[in-house]
Amino acid sequence: MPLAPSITERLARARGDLRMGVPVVLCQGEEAALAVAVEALTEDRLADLRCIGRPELALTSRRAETLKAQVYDGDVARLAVPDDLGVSWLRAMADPADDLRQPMKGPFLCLRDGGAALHRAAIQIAKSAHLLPAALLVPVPNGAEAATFSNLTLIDLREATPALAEASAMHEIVSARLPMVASEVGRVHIFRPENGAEEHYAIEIGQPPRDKPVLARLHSACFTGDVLGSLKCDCGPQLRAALAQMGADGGGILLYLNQEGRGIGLANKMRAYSLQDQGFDTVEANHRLGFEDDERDFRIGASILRRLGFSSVRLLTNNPRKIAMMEGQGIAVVERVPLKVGETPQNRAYLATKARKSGHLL
Ligand SMILES: Nc1nc2c(ncn2[C@@H]2O[C@H](COP(=O)(O)OP(=O)(O)OP(=O)(O)O)[C@@H](O)[C@H]2O)c(=O)[nH]1
Ligand SMILES: [Zn+2]
Repeated sequence: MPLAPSITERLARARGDLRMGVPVVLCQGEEAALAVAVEALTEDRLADLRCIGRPELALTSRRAETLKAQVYDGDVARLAVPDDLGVSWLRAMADPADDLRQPMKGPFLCLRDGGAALHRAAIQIAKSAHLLPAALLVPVPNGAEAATFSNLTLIDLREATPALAEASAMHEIVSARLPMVASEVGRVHIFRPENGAEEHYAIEIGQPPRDKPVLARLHSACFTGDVLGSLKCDCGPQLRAALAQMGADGGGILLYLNQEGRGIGLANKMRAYSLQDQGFDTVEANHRLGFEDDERDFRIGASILRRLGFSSVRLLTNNPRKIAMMEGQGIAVVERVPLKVGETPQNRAYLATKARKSGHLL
């Protein structure tokens, strides 16, 4: 059909739909279901969905672990939704904010018949839309989806699964000169991924030659640390120290990757901060929300470096995973340059947790 959107375009649309509380249609072979993000669900929409079929709640196994719900599908749990419970119950299942005050009491009816592919895909799209990783699915009769729900975004997993797994191509949109405190010779490059997700920035300090290892930093966005001067993390001081070191060295490249909150988005990071105020550490907070400790896709940084013509780096980091990921993506890390700045009484425990649980080098 002319002008028919591609699977990548439909996935971008699906992310917007889920954020707006609009259901999307997921299908694979014989199975089809309407899926909606729990976070954006309204009572009216839930009532409409109940007229179509019996809703099932999809959660990650991380969230299920906190709720003590049985998981039969590896990384995904499927739960029946009792007829007499509505949006507030679903929200409380998805969002751990009140877990301590009002523990969610089972036993839950955890589903084991049928497959979990549609549930897994719904969670994956919700995560990429930076929503809580929880979705409500209503199975619909096989074949009904195309005709009956033609006004909704249709995602066929045969196409979507590879599209979701592959790294999106990056295009440089524009670059412009920017004199900075760190170096008067500076340039900002804006990269836009083909999949409609966030743009990322590369900040070139000086004019580093492409045929030698470049002093490089992969910095993940931290609104609270970079902009507000949060004392809970070391991101702001690390950002400024990396730029200063590149200025002093006569050149470097800093990637400012919009992977806020280690890839979960700012709203979810603030949810994690609330949990940290309840006594959970940075890793436990992510898990209680249903996320892994680190949801970043480090292929993005490697792809931008390649686009800029760099293949070998002296990497400013304390995170061994970043080194492994760069090497795995064909960027040679000839040296790790430690970046130890900005320890405060408020972030000491956070840094210790990263060292103990996430393997960061002290
Ligand atoms: N989810 C979550 N994200 C956090 C928390 N504190 C900081 N962040 C995010 O963590 C990311 C910081 O990552 P980086 O500065 O790349 O740090 P790193 O992976 O520890 O590696 P290096 O700094 O290179 O050693 C930013 O996206 C922050 O927003 C937290 O408690 N929870
Ligand atoms: Zn930070």
